[in-house]
Amino acid sequence: METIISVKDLKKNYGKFEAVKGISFDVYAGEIFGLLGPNGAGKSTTLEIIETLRDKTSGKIIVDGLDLDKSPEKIKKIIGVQLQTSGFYPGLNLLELIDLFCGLYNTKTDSMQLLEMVNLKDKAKNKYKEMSGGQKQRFSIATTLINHPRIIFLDEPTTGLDPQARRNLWELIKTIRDKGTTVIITTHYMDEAEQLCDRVAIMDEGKIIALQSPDKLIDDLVASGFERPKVTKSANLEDVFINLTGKDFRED
Ligand SMILES: Nc1ncnc2c1ncn2[C@@H]1O[C@H](COP(=O)(O)OP(=O)(O)OP(=O)(O)O)[C@@H](O)[C@H]1O
Repeated sequence: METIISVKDLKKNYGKFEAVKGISFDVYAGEIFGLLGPNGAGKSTTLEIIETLRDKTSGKIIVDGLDLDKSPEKIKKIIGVQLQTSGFYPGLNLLELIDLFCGLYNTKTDSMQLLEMVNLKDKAKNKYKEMSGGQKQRFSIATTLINHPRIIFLDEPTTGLDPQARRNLWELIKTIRDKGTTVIITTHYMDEAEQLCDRVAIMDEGKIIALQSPDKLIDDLVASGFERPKVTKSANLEDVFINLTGKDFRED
């Protein structure tokens, strides 16, 4: 297993407050790695440090063999970071926005192929503000791929989407992983982490308290004698919703 990100004893203080308290973990090349935890656990702080967007207090970080202290500019070139959807010019169409990003990254891309991957080819000439929430999210994920990165960072990519749009996005993220890009994702949805992530790190109060595959974490909990309160129904309301409105891709 090739390690593509190595974090050792990372600490981040905001004044006297210790937001990240000496965490260590490795991310493997080609996996979807989830960072989970309650609000304020230190997830965004950790990601922003790895993304070279925030200074650390101490610790060592290597990204694809590059030392963050020595080569932040080189690291920027091999990563893709998802912008919040509010960060796009609303009046430009999707092709114009992709051109703009290509200019920023000083690179070229096949815009239509990129839009096809995220199922937005039909919307190429539509303005950004004319997209639905799910379409905006898909487009913002597409923009992380413009500089052909080795690693992409997605911060709560499915927040606010309906169940079908979320499932579409999961498929998209798996496709990106299957094409060889490493994906780091934060989410508050445990079903999403279970479906999507090869491994998850659970953070709480600035520390990593568990790091494993979702399957292994669940098996360990069951082995410890944990029992869920009795399940009385073998489907839930989301199953009803998906069953009624269809599982297939549709315009979200
Ligand atoms: N610029 C800052 N100055 C001071 N404190 C900060 C700053 N940014 C974050 N913090 C604090 O650091 C802690 C960790 O914040 P962080 O945003 O990393 O958490 P998070 O796990 O991403 O939370 P969420 O799930 O809410 O996004 C919080 O207590 C937060 O208030």
